[in-house]
Amino acid sequence: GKVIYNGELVERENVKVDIEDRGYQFGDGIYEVIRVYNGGLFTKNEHIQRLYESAEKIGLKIPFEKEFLCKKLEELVEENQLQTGIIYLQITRGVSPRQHGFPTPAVEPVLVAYTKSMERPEALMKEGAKGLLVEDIRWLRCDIKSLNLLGNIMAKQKAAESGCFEAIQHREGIVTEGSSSNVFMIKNGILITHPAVNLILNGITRQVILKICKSKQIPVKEEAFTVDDLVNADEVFISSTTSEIMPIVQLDGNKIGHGIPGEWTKQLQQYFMEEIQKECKN
Ligand SMILES: Cc1ncc(COP(=O)(O)O)c(CN[C@@H]2CONC2=O)c1O
Repeated sequence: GKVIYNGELVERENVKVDIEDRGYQFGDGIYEVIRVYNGGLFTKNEHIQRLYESAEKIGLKIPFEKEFLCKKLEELVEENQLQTGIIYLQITRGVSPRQHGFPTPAVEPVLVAYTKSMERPEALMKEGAKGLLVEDIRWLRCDIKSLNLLGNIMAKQKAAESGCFEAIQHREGIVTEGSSSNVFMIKNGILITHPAVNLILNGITRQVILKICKSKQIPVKEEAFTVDDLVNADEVFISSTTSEIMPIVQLDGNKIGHGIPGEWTKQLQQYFMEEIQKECKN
């Protein structure tokens, strides 16, 4: 299949990353994962907007207009005939002799994007997944979707080693987010999730869920909550581009609620599906 390399569609085997690419040496770059349903890019504008915000936050100037990038991503999906899956997209600060400080003058950022088939996690969304509580050891700019994912992958690895789907991270007793997802709990009919500040990534799926709650008049509180609140919640779920709305029915081996996906979670999954169908028609 084709990939986007610096704005052009090229054969995957013709793309090579330089050994002094700053993304490779420092994780000096940003990324996005965009879902494709029925060949359509779901919430593409929101993802592209966040990409430019991440770039701005690290002082990286993306050498493409948003519209150009959007067109190229649609071309890539078309060319690879992707129906259901994801686009992985990253931009690094570019290639330059290794030094911590940014190259002066600036070098050309390196853009790579490629598609990958990925079915929806329907069975697991129906059954519910397991979570493991893991201390959040990451830095304090988790709002930037950067390639600096060591803290995230170590948390995910801990969860995997305990047979769990996601690591639910917490910082001084406060639940922040998953290793690659946002965390929601429901208690007495109110949906609660961590406010979009520097300690979490403001997930696009999270934003779609909050928009759905607003339109369906589901009470929401964007408030920090504790690990204790979480283990005593009626329902818990995580959200991300790849996991959609994924119920968490067990935490550290203990049931959440009745140990099965809750009614509110199932209702939100239904509404989310309607959003997908609205935006990505067959
Ligand atoms: C740390 C973190 N928090 C929250 C999210 C959820 O954000 P979205 O709703 O915008 O996806 C992600 C998604 N990470 C991407 C999505 O799937 N795989 C990833 O690495 C993430 O990496």
